Amino acid sequence: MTSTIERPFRYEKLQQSGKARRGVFHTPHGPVQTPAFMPVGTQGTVKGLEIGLVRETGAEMILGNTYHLSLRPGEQIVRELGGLHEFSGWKGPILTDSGGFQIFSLAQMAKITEEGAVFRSHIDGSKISLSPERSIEIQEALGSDVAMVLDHVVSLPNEAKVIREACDRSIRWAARCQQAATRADQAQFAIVQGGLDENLRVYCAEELGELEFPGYAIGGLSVGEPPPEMYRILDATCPVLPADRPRYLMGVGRPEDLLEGIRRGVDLFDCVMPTRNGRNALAFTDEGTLRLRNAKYQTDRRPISPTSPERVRQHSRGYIRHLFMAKEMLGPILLTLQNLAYYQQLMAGARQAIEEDRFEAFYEQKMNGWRNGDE
Ligand SMILES: Cc1cccc2c(=O)nc(N)[nH]c12
Repeated sequence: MTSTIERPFRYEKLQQSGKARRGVFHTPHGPVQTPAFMPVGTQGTVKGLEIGLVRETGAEMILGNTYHLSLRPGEQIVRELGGLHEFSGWKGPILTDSGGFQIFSLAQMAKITEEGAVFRSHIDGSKISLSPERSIEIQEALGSDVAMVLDHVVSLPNEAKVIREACDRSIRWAARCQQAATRADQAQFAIVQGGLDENLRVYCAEELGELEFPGYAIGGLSVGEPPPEMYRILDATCPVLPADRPRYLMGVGRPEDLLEGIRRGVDLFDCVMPTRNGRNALAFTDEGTLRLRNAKYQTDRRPISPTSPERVRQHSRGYIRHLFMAKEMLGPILLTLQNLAYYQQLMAGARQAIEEDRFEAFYEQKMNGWRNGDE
């Protein structure tokens, strides 16, 4: 058995139920039980929650972001403050995205060349350039455990030629990221692109597989395509990815998308949905979503759900509705807690169902609850 020093990153598959995998992803900051959901902590904080509360929801790994943290406060300041773990207080594994998605979604007037991307900061309009090498330099200064390679994300739908060129560039950039690595305690995950073209996705996954990354992400989805299209791409891509490496579906998704992803062999997920919707008065439960500003909850004395975390379950729906109507800070905090805990409970249930080889039954039970629940 090789020590964790020689192989600080290792994915161990424990059980399978159909294509659903139960595993453990070992990192220098501890193991991650998979399938796992990673809360998004873009600017070094999961919005609205003190970091101990994030841990209390059951999360084992969180996200940070290269684009945001390099613009503010700057990766050298984060490094001088001890790196992202000490900076944020999160002691477990941290994954940082490379900035590839933010160039496409946030930056202004981005120009992409083979060298990298040049764009204007969305904060102060200053000119920024981000190359594969620069992205890795930032992520190594941040000190995350997993660094995503810089990829060229294009909007969908798009011309086949544009998608193909961005996919080929992403493969070349992934190799450049690998060459730029200097830290043995940071793993890089490659990102499969290729739009909604199954053949291009398979080609991209095979090319990146040749480069032997410690983990593989499926990117370029959850960018507006219909869910069945995303599932079709997963059906084509997952089987081609190395079976002994973690598979991470970026930016996904709703609770049903997580189960559909797990059914197809995905191990890791991240999404702003539970936190962003929590701040906007939407609660995820086994009976579907509750929009707490709805007048029907005004005198509803029930908790959000019987399985809500105690800090949330102690309050009525009517009280939480009041908090949102009064624009009190506690409203977004309570529903962020509710939604992150719900996503973690869903992952824990999925892990147990895979262990007991009954994932399909678990999937059907959850889908029925969400379909038939009282909104
Ligand atoms: C955060 C995110 C969501 C969704 C897709 C992507 C992607 O394709 N590439 C990167 N680097 N990040 C993504």
